[in-house]
Amino acid sequence: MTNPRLAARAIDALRRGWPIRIGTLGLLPIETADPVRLAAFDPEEEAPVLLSAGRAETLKLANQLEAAVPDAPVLVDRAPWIDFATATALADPQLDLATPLKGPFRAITVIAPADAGAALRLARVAGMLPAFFVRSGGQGEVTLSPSDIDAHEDAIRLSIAARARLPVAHAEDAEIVAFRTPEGPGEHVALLIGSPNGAPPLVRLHSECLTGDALGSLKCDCGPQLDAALKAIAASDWGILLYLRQEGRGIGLVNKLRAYALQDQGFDTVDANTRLGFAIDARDFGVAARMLDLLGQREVRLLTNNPGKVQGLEAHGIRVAERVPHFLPTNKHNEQYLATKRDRTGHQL
Ligand SMILES: Nc1nc2c(ncn2[C@@H]2O[C@H](COP(=O)(O)OP(=O)(O)OP(=O)(O)O)[C@@H](O)[C@H]2O)c(=O)[nH]1
Ligand SMILES: [Zn+2]
Repeated sequence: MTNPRLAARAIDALRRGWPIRIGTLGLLPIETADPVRLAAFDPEEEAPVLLSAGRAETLKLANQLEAAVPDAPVLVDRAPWIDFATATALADPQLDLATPLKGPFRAITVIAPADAGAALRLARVAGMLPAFFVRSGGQGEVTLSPSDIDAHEDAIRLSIAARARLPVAHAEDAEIVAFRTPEGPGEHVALLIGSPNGAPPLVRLHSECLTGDALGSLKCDCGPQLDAALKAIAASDWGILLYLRQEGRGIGLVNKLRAYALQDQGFDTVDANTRLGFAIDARDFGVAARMLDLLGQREVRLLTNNPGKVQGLEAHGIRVAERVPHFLPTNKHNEQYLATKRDRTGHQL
């Protein structure tokens, strides 16, 4: 029996810096714990450090083990000089320039790799750095299994929570619909513009970008894209803008800002995500498909340059009758970002 509630409780524990237990592994999250909690969790000072493959690669640890599997979790032996501060530096690549890591660090065989991989997945879902102290048989606030985490991720129990008229600058007759899921705190929103006319609506999937949407960031194209999408939908007969709470391509605001800090050091948007231990794009477009479904729309014209969004919707049963390009002029701050999307993530720009 799997229980998605356990994953929800484990995410809460991780964000509070409490240890959890997955299968046979006790796990203390490095980002939110502190030296006192580490001493309570691991009085013998023996617990090794669990890292993502992306992070281990930067630390030149990924190839130390024979038959290293790409994306497999990596365990770092607990040498005597690995105190809490060193473990934090191991976990967080932002500190690499300020605190060059001395080492030597040694990768050891991962105990219970399936449980270890599940721990890294859960940290990512919690919007945290994927890094833990690990003890075999350790205690935790919550005990769960990898399949509880999968069940939590699979359950898109989305429902419409509220709807109201919302006049906006580009369309005075718009209607807003809010959606909720018990699985996540993010409340997704749809803005419906114009009246259904039997043809597929012009649809834009907009992923939340606090910096671009609210603060006018020039590092990306989100703000102008949002505005232009609303304008284009208002100019078409009818359409829908989905505002998805998938900040930072699904890694969360704090991790996106960590990626920005790495970009300040010269890494591009793809490498920054990978170095932090995240997927290049962690979004699940099944949520968007389910929202369209609840709005009674199974076929759309999609405003996007990203073929991944087309595939993401189609994989979840929404037909994309047409892809409508959505390109905005660049500025000197986002030129490189957009070039990276074109060259490395298959965007059709
Ligand atoms: N992780 C990360 N997320 C970023 C970065 N820059 C922007 N984002 C996020 O990327 C998302 C915006 O992507 P979209 O506008 O949907 O762009 P897209 O997937 O390239 O597709 P289209 O614009 O539809 O062509 C938002 O959630 C932003 O917060 C970055 O450097 N790193
Ligand atoms: Zn943005």
